[in-house]
Amino acid sequence: MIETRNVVHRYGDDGPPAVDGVSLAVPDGEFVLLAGPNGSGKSTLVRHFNGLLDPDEGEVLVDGTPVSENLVAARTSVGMVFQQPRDGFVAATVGADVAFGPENLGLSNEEIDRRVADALAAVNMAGRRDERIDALSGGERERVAIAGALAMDPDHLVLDEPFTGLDAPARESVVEQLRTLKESGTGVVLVTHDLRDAFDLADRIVALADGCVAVDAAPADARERLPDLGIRVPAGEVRGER
Ligand SMILES: Nc1ncnc2c1ncn2[C@@H]1O[C@H](COP(=O)(O)OP(=O)(O)OP(=O)(O)O)[C@@H](O)[C@H]1O
Repeated sequence: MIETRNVVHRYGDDGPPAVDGVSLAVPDGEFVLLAGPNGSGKSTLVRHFNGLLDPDEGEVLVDGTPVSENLVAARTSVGMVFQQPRDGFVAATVGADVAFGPENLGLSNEEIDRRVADALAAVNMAGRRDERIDALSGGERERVAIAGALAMDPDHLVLDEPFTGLDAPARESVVEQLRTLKESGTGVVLVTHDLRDAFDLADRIVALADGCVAVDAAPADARERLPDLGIRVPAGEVRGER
């Protein structure tokens, strides 16, 4: 469970806060779409979920423990995949990059090996450990970034705009990985300004506006209110809708 309590975050002394009093509880296994226009505070908010940013006011708890008290536990429970993962790789090859996180947990070599193999299999990259990351397509890099987070065996995976710069087949491939993750019980928080890719996977939609929660509802209920915030929703039937 990720819980934010009245979280406020300011980047400077001037202007309104980037996140302005957000209280949210995300249970294990829930698939949340976090939407909102550019600059509404989505990235800033999720960076609090595992202590990449500290709140100026309020607090963040993971499994009931304040993140500030146990950063390692928060980062083990909440995996992050960032926008444009090409900047986020730490090693030259697929296998070395995915192994980096588990190595830092001090696991045995057998366990690291098992986790790397499982994580790569989960994103359809089995057998590609020795390939160079700089030779991969954008979609493949995204999948390696997801595998790197999965190798930490997180309860929640947070992805910040993972579709940016991907073509349609790559987007579909990433959506399929997210579907598999959801089915395996991993919670997903997907940050996006365009809901069309994953609307039918969501259990819940949270939309931010000016750093505040403007909508927090099931997809069918959220659907009508999102266009007012400048958020595009997919045309047609939505799961749970009549
Ligand atoms: N490192 C930073 N320094 C100063 N201001 C920042 C910084 N990062 C974000 N901001 C500002 O905080 C506000 C919220 O930004 P944030 O990136 O969290 O929004 P977002 O909803 O994720 O936007 P986007 O969809 O464009 O990524 C914006 O006004 C942004 O300009």
